[in-house]
Amino acid sequence: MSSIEEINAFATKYGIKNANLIKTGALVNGEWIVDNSEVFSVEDPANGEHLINVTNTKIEVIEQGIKDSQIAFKKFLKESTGRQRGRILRKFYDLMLENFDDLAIICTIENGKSLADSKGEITYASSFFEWFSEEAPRIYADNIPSATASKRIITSKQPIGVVGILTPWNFPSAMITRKLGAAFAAGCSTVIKPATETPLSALALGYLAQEAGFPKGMLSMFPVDQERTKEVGKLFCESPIIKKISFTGSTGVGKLLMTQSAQTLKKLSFELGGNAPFIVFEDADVDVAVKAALGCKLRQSGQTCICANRLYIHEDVYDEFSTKLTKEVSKYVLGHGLDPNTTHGPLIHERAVQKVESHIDDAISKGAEILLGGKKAPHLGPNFHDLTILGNVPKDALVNKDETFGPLVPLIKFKTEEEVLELANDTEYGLAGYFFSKNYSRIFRVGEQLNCGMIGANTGALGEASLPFGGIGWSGFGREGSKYGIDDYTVIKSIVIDGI
Ligand SMILES: NC(=O)c1ccc[n+]([C@@H]2O[C@H](COP(=O)([O-])OP(=O)(O)OC[C@H]3O[C@@H](n4cnc5c(N)ncnc54)[C@H](O)[C@@H]3O)[C@@H](O)[C@H]2O)c1
Ligand SMILES: O=CCCC(=O)O
Repeated sequence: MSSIEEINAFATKYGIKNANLIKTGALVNGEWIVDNSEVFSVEDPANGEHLINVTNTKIEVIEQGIKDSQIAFKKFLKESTGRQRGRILRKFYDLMLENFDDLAIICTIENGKSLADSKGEITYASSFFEWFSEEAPRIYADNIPSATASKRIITSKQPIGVVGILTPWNFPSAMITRKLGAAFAAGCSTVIKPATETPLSALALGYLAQEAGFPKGMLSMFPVDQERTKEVGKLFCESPIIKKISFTGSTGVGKLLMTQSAQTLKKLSFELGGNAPFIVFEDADVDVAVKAALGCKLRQSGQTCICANRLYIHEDVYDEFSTKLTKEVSKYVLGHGLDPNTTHGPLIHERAVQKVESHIDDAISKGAEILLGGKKAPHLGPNFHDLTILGNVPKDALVNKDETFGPLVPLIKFKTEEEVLELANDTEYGLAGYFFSKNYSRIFRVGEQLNCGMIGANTGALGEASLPFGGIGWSGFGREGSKYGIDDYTVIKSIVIDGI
C-alpha cells in the first residue's frame, strides 16, 4: 500500500492529522524507496489486525545505502560545525513537538501501549534531540602537557564515521532518538534498522529528519521483516564501512552481534536485558515505594528494560506494601491503547504472553499465591495478560533469575540487608536497581553495593536525557544520553607537535 489516497485514508482512520508522517518505504540517501514487490505487514498488537504494508528493503538497496552514507559522512565532515548540527537537532525537536499527538497515535497503534504511555515516550524521545542540540557545539578536547619541553600534545574528538543503529519495539521512537541525537551531534552518519514490529514510528522520524534539514545520506532507514533482520544485523556487523554499532535489545542478540563484529573490530554500545531488583526496607516510606512500583514495574505493561523484575519486601512492611499495591493495581484498566479509559495495553506478541505465563506457573508450582490477576485475557485481544501480583514468591522461582518483560509483580519476603543484597546481586545482569529507605547511611551503603549501572533510591523513575543510561555485565556497555553520550560516537585523535 502506498498511494496517496490509501495513506490519507489510513491517517484519517486513526486521527493522524499530518499524513506525511506515514511512510511505508525505505529512506535511502534522501529518497523514499517504496517497493511493493516485497512487503511485510505491520499489525496492531491489541487486536492482531493488519495496519499497513511496509517495504521489506532488499539487501542490495541496503548495501548501496551504506555506501551512500559513507559519502555523506565524508562530505558533511568537511562542511559542518557543531553549532550547525545543533540547530538541525533543535529543529528536529521542535518538529517532534509540533507533531506530538500524531507521533503518539502512531506509537500506540503499532506498539500497543496506552496513549498516555505513548505521549510519555514522545516527550522522552524528543528530549534527546533538545539535549544533544545543546551538546553538539560543546565537543571539547584537551591540550596536554608533554614530558618534552619542545612538544605539545593536542587532542580532538572526531566523529567515528558511519554508525549502524539497531532498535527494539518497546520504545520505537526514544531508542532511535537517544542514539541518533548523539551520533548526529558528533557528526556521524547513520543507517538504521528499526524493529519489524514498529517501523512506522521510525519512518515518521525519517520524514521529520528531512524536514529538519538532515543532509541526504546522513540518515538512512531500512525497514525489514523478521527473517531479513538477522541478515541485516550480520551485514551491519561485517561491513567495513560501518565503524560502530549501537544496539538495544536482548542479551542473546547482543552476544550474537558482538561475535559477528569480531572481524571488523567495531566499536559497540549495547543496552541489553535487565533483571532489576526493587527493595523495600523496613524503614521505607511505604506509600512512596508503592507509587514507585506502580510506574517502574507496570509502565508499558512491564515491557521496559529498566522495569523492576523482582520485588523484595522486608517482612515488617510486607503486608502493608502488598495490600496497598494490590488496591492500586486493581484500579487499572486493560484495553486498546487508543481507548481513553485504558491505562495498560497488550503485550507485543504471543511469545511475550507465554513468558509471563511461564513465570507465573513456575512461581505457583513452588508455592507462590495469586494476589491479583494471574491469567491471559483473550476476550480483550490475542496479546493481553492480566496485570498480576504474586505473593510469597519463593527465592528459587524462575522470576528471580530471568527477566519477565511483562506485567507480573512478584513479591518476595526478606529479613536482613545482607540477605537481600546477596539476592539482588545474584545475577549476571546489571541494568537498573531500586531501593527504598529513609536511612541516609543505608542509602549510601546499599547504593554502593548494588551491582547495577543505574540505581533509583526512593524513586522508580530514572529515565531522562541527562542520565548516563546503561548497564554492566550482561546488561551491556556504553552510556547513552547525558554528557557522556557523545563519547560513544567519537574517537580521540592526538597530534604531537615538536619544535616549539
Ligand atoms: N534493553 C532494552 O531496551 C530492551 C528492549 C527490547 C527488548 N529487550 C530484551 O529483549 C527481550 C525480549 O525482546 P525481543 O525478543 O524482541 O528482543 P530481541 O533482542 O530479539 O529484539 C530486539 C531488537 O533486536 C532486533 N534483532 C533481533 N535479532 C537480531 C539480529 N540477529 N540482528 C540484528 N537485530 C536483531 C529485533 O528486530 C528487535 O528490533 C526482553 O526480555 C529484554 O531483555 C531489551
Ligand atoms: O527499554 C529500554 C529503555 C527504557 C528507558 O530509557 O527508560
